Amino acid sequence: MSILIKNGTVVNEDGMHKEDVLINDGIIVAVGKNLDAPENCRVVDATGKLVMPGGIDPHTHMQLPFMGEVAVDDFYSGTRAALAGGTTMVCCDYALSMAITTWNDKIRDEMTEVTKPEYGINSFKFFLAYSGMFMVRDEEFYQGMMHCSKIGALARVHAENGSVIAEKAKALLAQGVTGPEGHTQSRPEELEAEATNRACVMASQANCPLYVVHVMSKGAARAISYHRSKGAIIFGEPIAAGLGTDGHHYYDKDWLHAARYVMSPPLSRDKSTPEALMDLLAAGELHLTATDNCTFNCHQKELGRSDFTKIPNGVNGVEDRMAVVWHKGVNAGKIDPMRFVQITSSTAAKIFNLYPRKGRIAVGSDADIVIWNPTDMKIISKNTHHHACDFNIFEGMEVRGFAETTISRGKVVWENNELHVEAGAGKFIPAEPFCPYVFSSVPQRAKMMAPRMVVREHERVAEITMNQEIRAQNQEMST
Ligand SMILES: NC(=O)NCCC(=O)O
Ligand SMILES: [Zn+2]
Ligand SMILES: [Zn+2]
Repeated sequence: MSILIKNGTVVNEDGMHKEDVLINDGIIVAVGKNLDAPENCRVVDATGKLVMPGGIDPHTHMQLPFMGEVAVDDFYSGTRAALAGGTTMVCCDYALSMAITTWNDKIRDEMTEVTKPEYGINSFKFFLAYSGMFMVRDEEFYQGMMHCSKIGALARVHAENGSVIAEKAKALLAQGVTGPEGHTQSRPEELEAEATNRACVMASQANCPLYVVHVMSKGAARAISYHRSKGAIIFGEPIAAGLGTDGHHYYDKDWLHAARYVMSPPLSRDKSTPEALMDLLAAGELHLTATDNCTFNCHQKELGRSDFTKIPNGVNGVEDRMAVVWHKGVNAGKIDPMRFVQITSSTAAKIFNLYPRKGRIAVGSDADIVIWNPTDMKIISKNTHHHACDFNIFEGMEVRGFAETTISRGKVVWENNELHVEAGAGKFIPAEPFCPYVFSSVPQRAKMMAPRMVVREHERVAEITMNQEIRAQNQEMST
């Protein structure tokens, strides 16, 4: 099946031009001016629209078993939602990242095993939060990153100080603060900044590239920026929730309203943070966007009615990320469409070693394309979204710009506000280790970090004496 997208503006991370795009059998076969439609080719008119690489959301949790519940967006509903929002990979096509929640020799060997081509995993995630669940100790994290560096895998980190959070949560409950406001009070922003700084220091010492997921505060972003300025290989990922809204919701009088926003790290209580995170994305101090999509329904959130530590953590985002980032970034005049492509698609493809197969409109790339309407408005709502979840944290947000048509590996899967998808059509895309975009300076850094030994006088004397004795013995043996 071939498709010709005509009259649009093709946007890549490094340029935008009025060009047509011809697709055949799931692959882009031509990009150029005034392309002719082959026989039996469907022509899609993109006049006034932008033709961009489909979004890549590198951080989602579909049907995650977590805090005694299972996230309600499964791989089917979650990827439907993604496609309706212009995201073509998480997901729809998907790659996997593996969480390391404890540490021993067996896990180290299994990490080596799953980076082989037949498993295709090239990143591992460590949690410095969720004490008693997923949290690893510093020495486990450090050893894990040493191993990541050896096998060419990217380390990812959820950076919050889990031990202090656990103590603060206990104290708040004892003082009678049981509602969702306790969630944010138990997790002050400096606990995210501290853990982010610690993670960056340890990654640098382990000579391991590090990807910090869900950067939610200015302090965490500053830590990343500081360590990058010192040459560490660090990537920072703000998410749609943190760019699109803030933590005032936790103090809402309506318990359920407040509980819907419970996620970790919490949304920032500083109202200027969403804009600041977008500014840092614009400046290149933060590098790409994701969502951490991990949805729980209202009745699941209710499980924490009398104890905020039991509210399942997580919010939506995979459907609305592209529109929220466009609205808060491009419409606000902070980023241009090319930077938009970079932070929603191409950089993720590069970091996870999928570029230019994914994340680019070019001959030979997979035909994962979003045709973007940059002029019309849309109101985000649970009534029209495609999540399995019964609320939306962006409810009522008016955005200008949205995915009008989504093409996933050459198939039109979203148009005229309708999905045309088939369960199981998503393809696993194995990700190779030792990604050049991430690992190229690691060997030289290793040389610079190699241990240096000072041979001192008495050791030289001992060495000479030993060599003389060996020579004498050899002589004796040969006579
Ligand atoms: N972020 C969150 O609250 N839930 C998903 C699990 C995680 O990534 O921490
Ligand atoms: Zn997390
Ligand atoms: Zn997550």
